[in-house]
Amino acid sequence: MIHQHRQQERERESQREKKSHCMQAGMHCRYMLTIDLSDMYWSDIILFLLSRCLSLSLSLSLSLSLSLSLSLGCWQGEWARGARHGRHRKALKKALDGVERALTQPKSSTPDTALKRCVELGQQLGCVEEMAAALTEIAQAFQGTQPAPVASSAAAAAAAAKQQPHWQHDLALDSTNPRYAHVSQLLTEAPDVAEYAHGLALTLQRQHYVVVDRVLDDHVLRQFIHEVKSAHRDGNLKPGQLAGGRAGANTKYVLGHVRGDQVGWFNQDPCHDSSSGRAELAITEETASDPTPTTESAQADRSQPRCWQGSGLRAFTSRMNTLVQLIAAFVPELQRIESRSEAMITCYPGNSTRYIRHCDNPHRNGRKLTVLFYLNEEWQPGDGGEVRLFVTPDEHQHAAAPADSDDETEASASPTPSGSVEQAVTIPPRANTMVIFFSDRRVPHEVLPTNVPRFAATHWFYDADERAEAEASAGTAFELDQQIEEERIRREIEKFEATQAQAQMVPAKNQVNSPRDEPMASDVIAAAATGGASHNKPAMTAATTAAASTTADLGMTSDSGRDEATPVSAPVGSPIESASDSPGHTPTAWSHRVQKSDDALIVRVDTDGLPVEVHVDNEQYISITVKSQAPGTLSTRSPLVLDAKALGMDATTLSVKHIAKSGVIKLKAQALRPGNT
Ligand SMILES: O=C(O)CCC(=O)C(=O)O
Ligand SMILES: [Fe+2]
Repeated sequence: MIHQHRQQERERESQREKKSHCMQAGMHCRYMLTIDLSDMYWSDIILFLLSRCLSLSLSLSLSLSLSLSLSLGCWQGEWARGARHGRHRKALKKALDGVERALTQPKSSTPDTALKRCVELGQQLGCVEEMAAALTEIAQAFQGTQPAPVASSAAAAAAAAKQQPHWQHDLALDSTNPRYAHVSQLLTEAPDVAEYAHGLALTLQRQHYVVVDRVLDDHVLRQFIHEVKSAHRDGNLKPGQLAGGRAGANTKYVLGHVRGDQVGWFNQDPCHDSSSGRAELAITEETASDPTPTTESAQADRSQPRCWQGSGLRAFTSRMNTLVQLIAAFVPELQRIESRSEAMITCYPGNSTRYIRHCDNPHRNGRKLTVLFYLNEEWQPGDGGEVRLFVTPDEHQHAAAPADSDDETEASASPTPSGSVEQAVTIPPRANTMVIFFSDRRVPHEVLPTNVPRFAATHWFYDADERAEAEASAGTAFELDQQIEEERIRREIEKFEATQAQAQMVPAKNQVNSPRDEPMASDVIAAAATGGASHNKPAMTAATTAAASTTADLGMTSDSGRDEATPVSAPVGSPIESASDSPGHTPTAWSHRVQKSDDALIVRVDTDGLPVEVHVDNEQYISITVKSQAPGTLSTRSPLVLDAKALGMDATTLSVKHIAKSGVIKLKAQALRPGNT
C-alpha cells in the first residue's frame, strides 16, 4: 500500500517535472527563435515597425523580454531543484544547448534548421503540444512580414511538432509499465539513438540477425580485450564442454573437432579483494546503467572462477544491455526479456578449432537472443573463425541480400526442403563487431575452423516465460543449463552420425579440403574406432557413443557450408586405417589404435620413434604430446601403449583428438565412464 502510494507520488512528481520542462523548452525556443529571426530579418522588421504594425512590434519585443525573464526564472528554478532530476535535467540541457548552437550560428543556421531543431526538441522531450503552441505563436508573429516563408515555415514546423516521431509507430513496449521507464526515457531523450535502434530492430525482424559495428569506444574495447586475454593467460578458460557440468560429479568431455573453444563464465564483478571482505562470487544488484539482471543460471560450472579483473566487461555488458533493450522496445516477441546469462568468454586456440552447426535454443530452453561480441583486433581474411549463420529471412519481408551486410559479410543462398531460401551469412570475428540473433531454430550457426587464437564474449538473453517453463520442467536453472548443454550434444551427435554415414558413401574424390583446412590436412591421421571385444558394461550413453563414434573424424572439415562431410573416416568398430591409405591426403607417419576389452582400454600410439610426453589430466584426459624435441619429464619413446585402467581412469571408451600446429602433434585422449554423462 505504502509502496503503491509512493509510486503514485513519484509518477505525479515526474509529470510535474515534465510539464515544467516542456514549458521551459517551449519558451526557450520561442525566445531563441524570436531573437534569431529578428536578427536575421531586422531590416524587414524595422521597416515593418516603422510603417505598418506597431502592435506586432510591441508583441515581438514583449514576447522577447517576457520570454527572456520567464526563461531565466524558470532556468534558475530548475537549477535549484537540481540534482534530484539529474538525468532529465542533463538531457534537457544538452538539447537546449543544441538549439542554442543551431540558432546562434547564423552561417550554419537558417530559419528552417532552427525551426526543425525546435520540432526535434519537442519530440525529444515528449513536449509536442507545448512546442507546437510555441511555434504557432512564432508563425502568427511573423504573419504578414517579409520574407513570407518565415511565417509559413513556422506554421509547418508547428504542424510537424504535433506529429509523433516516425519510430514511435513501431514501439512495442508498454511505455506506461514502470519496468520500461528507463527505456522510454532513453528513447525520448535521444531520438537519434531511438531511430538507430529502430533500424536495428527492423533488420533483426526481417533477417533474424543483425550485425552492429563499433559497439565500444576504442579505449573501452582495448581494456576489454586486455581483460579477456589476461583471463585466458591466467588459465581461467577451460575446454568447452559438450555435456555434463557439475565439477567432480559428472564426467565432462571435450570433442575438439565438434567444439574446440576454451570457455569461462563470468559476471562483471571484480575479483575478491581480501581487504574488503566481500564475497567473491556474489552477483551484484544491477545498476541503472546495467539494468538487465543476470541470473545464476549460466553458472554451469561453479568450479570455474567467475570474478573478473577490470572494468571492461562491466562497460561492455552495460552497453550491450542498453542496446538490446532499445532494440527490444520495437520487437513484440522480445517484450518478455528480463534477464540474461553471465558472460561466456571463449577462446578458440587456433589449430582449426571450430564449433559445428547448431542451434542455441532448439527446444524452448528460454534463450531468446544470442549476442556475440568479438575481440580480435588483428583478424585478417584467411585467419578463419568466422561465424556462419544460416538464416531464412522472414517471407513477409523482402528477403534479398542482408540489409546490413558490409564488404566482409558474405552471403550465399540455397533452397531449403520447404522451398524457402536459406542464406549462409559469414561474418568475420573482427574486434568491436556484435552479432545479435534469435537463439531458436531460425538461426542455426557454426564457427568455421580458426587458424589463429580467436576471442569472443557470448551472452544469452532470456524470455522470462519460456525460461520459467523450462526451469519448471528441469527443476532449477542450474539443471536447466545442464539440460541445454545435453540437448546440444545430442544434436551434435546426431549430426556427426549422419555425416559419418554420409562420408562412408562419399567417394574419395569428393573428399577435398578447402585451403582453410590445409594446416590440418597435412598433419592429420586417420582415427581409431573402438575395438570389437564384447563386454558386459552398461549400454553406452549418447555421449559416450559420440565420443567413440567421433573418433573417426579428426577435425578435417569441408568448407561446403551446411553439412560437414567427414573426409576420412573409419566406421565405428572397424580396424584403424592410416590417412595415407586414403587417396587425396598427404600421408603421415602417425597412427594410433584404440583397443578395448572388459578390463582394459588401451591406446597404442606409433609416432615413428619420436619421443612423446604423456600427461594424465584430472583422471579424465590423457594428453599425448609428440614433439621433435623431447620436452622433459614423463617422456617416453613410441610406440607407446597406454592402459587407461592402469592410469586409474577406469574407462570404457577413448576418444582421440589431434591438434596440429607447426610440427607438434598433440593427441588428446579422453576417457569416459559409462552412465555418467
Ligand atoms: O563464438 C561464436 O562466434 C559462436 C559461439 C556459439 O555459437 C556458441 O557458443 O553457442
Ligand atoms: Fe551457438
